[in-house]
Amino acid sequence: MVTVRAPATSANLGSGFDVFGVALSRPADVVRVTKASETTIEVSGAGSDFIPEDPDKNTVGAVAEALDAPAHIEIDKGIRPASGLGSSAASAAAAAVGLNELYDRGYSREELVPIAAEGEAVVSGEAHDDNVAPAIMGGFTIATGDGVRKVDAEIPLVACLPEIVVSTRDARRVVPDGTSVSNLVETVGNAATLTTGMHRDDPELVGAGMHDSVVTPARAKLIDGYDRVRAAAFDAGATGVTISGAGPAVIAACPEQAQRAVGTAMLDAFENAGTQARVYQTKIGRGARIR
Ligand SMILES: Nc1ncnc2c1ncn2[C@@H]1O[C@H](COP(=O)(O)OP(=O)(O)OP(=O)(O)O)[C@@H](O)[C@H]1O
Ligand SMILES: N[C@@H](CCO)C(=O)O
Repeated sequence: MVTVRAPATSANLGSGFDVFGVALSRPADVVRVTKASETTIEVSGAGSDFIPEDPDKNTVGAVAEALDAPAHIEIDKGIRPASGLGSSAASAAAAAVGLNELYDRGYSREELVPIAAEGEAVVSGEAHDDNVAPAIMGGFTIATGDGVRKVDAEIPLVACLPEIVVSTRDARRVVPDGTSVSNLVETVGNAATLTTGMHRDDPELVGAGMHDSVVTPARAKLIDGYDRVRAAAFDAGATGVTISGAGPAVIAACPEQAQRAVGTAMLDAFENAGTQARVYQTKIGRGARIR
């Protein structure tokens, strides 16, 4: 039996749609895998009533199949599904690391990323790596068709999760088909600024690089109160604010001393918009860990 803790993640970070991701120090899923003749799944914890135990519909089922590693897989959800905090990816990442160990498959962490992404294809229709890469490898990751580059950055973050459900599948439907060259120029500048900020552990640069005029405005319409929450976070000292993954969670970068104020401001702004929410004071953290 192998037990693995895999972290929540925040993908995109505004300017890095389908490419950038960070591991969060909290919350996390815990997954236990035990060898079996066929794969069975048991789910408990946050939002477990909304997560299928059928191996064809759960992200971990696709991972077990890809690794040819049948197992009884127990998932203790610390990350609510359809949150924008990489809930489905955390389970897939934990299963990939756990089954690789259980069956002694010998894959490196980087090689496990596309295997875990098979799980993401089950729920969102496409195998994007931007959540599973940081969930497996930790830190700030740049996932492209060529593989994953990683920076071990130390940036304080605040994630605010409202009690609304936005599925990744629905949020991908509102992504525009194209954009202007001026938006492209802005996006390249912001993505480069953010990456430099990660190398320098600089929340100002990271925050400035989170701005995005292409995907985020289209998705903001799916999150009641988003504009107010964003403005409130900036007023309280955030250096950058955007939608986390496909939403509805909103993620802010800030200096450590502003974290508490930013969290309170985001919570209050969601409440004023009539939506209950919870806040995670977090930071960029480690990838999946075998316990
Ligand atoms: N192990 C799992 N954990 C969580 N959700 C799962 C799992 N397996 C299947 N699902 C399904 O995946 C969907 C949630 O995935 P989705 O990608 O929409 O949310 P998310 O992972 O929180 O968000 P994001 O990828 O934007 O960070 C739900 O329909 C849920 O039932
Ligand atoms: N890059 C993905 C992350 C969510 O799974 C998206 O924004 O659709």
